[in-house]
Order: sequence, then structure tokens, then C-alpha cells
Amino acid sequence: MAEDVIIKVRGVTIGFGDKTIINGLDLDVFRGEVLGVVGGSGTGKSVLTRCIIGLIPKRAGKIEVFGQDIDEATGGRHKDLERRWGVLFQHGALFSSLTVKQNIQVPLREYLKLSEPLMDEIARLKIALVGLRPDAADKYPSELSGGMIKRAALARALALDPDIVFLDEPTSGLDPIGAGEFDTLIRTLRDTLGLTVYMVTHDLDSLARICDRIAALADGKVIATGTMADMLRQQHPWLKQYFGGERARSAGIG
Ligand SMILES: Nc1ncnc2c1ncn2[C@@H]1O[C@H](COP(=O)(O)OP(=O)(O)OP(=O)(O)O)[C@@H](O)[C@H]1O
Repeated sequence: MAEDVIIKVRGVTIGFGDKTIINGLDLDVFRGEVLGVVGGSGTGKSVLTRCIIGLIPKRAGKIEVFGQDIDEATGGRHKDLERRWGVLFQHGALFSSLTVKQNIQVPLREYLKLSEPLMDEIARLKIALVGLRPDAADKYPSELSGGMIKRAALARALALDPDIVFLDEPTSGLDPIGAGEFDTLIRTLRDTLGLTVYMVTHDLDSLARICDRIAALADGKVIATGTMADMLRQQHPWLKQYFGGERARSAGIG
């Protein structure tokens, strides 16, 4: 059966000043998959993610999300697209002056007009969905552990019931147990909500544990896509080093 492509990136080039970071990159994201995006530090994983969600411009190429060319989706149509994705930025990035409940309600206030009791009910549901205790609702980010911050940020990313979530290094800064629990949560949400997950990660355990497919970035392009087994067969030096190194062996890969 043909895969349903919900993000289609073709020939995309992104740069800053005289530096080209992404250079003619192609990538497909399939509905319902957990896609792991890997690459060395500074290869442009975050830049590409931000470009897909319209936060930074591209110099060339085309990006379609849910069949819509993002350059043609201006104004209200872009807002409609934005409602269909949730984003968990690196380091969680909650608003420190807002409680967890208020953080989750930020996208609700931005995109919908709902009564306060309904917004409270949605926040309560999202808090439960990500495995936080109900009393987390009124806590500020400074009162939360790293793992709780990630969960709260995920709850905010899920506020609008998105089709796809973009996660930028969701397990960075978590201890191995916390990272494992977060991976399980992501997988469970994918299975129960039918989410598509686009996850930038350096975490080999996460890649092995929950990703259906991996896309590897190097030299401004996607140099390989496929399963972990496909990655292990690749001959590109970075891939050989990354997936065949000591850390990979200790993660039980290779
Ligand atoms: N707004 C910007 N202006 C200028 N250069 C930028 C900007 N944003 C990112 N860059 C540069 O683009 C390159 C890619 O950055 P990016 O954050 O996407 O890397 P990454 O692959 O996500 O790295 P890491 O794995 O370390 O998070 C880096 O050299 C970075 O300095």
C-alpha cells in the first residue's frame, strides 16, 4: 500500500548570510509514523524543522504540509495549518511566568474562542494524557523536574489535538529512565491518537526504541532514510561512526 505523505520537502535550500545550511534537501514524512531525524551537531536539523513550520524562510524549494504548499497558505490558511501541528522545542521552552495550565492554554487562546471552564477542562485532560498529576496544573516551570517540564511542554503541543507533533530533542537532559518513560509516552500517544511524530534526536536509545524510520542529515541533505537495519548497512562515514560506534553498541544496536 502506498504511504500517505503528509509532509513533502523538495529541493529545499536554507541559509544565513553567505552560509548555506540545507542544500537541495528532499524528505517525506508518512502519516502515523514516528520519524527520527538525526545528524551531526550543526547539520541543520532544527533549522529544517523551523523552516517546515514556517518560522524561518527558505531560499529555494517547496514544502507541502497536508497537501498544502506552505508558501501559498498565507494568512488564515496558514493559521489553519498551524492548528494541525504541535511543537515541542528543545529545552521544553515553557513560559516561565505562566503555570502549566496557563501554558497549555496559550495555543487555545491564540487559535480558538472557548469559555474558561472548557479551557480548564481541556488543560486537565492534556495534563492527564501526558502522565502528570492533576496538581501540576497550578505549578510554575521552576517548580517542575526536567521530565515534568518535557511532559508539560508535550501537553501544550497537544492542546489543539494536532495531526503531527514536531519534537526537538525531547529526551535531552533526561536521565535514562526518564528518557525511556518519555519514549514510551510518545509511542503510546502515537498508537492511541494516531499522531504522526517528527522527532529530532541524538538519542540512539530513542531511535532504536520508538522510531519506525530514520532520516539522516549530512552535507545539507538527507543522505539516507530507512529503518535502523537500513542505517546499519550505510557506508557514509558519519553514519558508520554514529550507528557503529561504542555508544551504539552500548544501546544494543549493531
Ligand atoms: N538564525 C540563525 N542565524 C544564523 N545562523 C543560524 C541561525 N539558526 C541556526 N544557524 C546556524 O545553522 C546551523 C545549523 O543549526 P541547527 O540548530 O539547525 O543545527 P542542529 O543540527 O539542530 O544542531 P544540534 O544537533 O547541535 O542541535 C548552525 O551552524 C547554526 O549556527
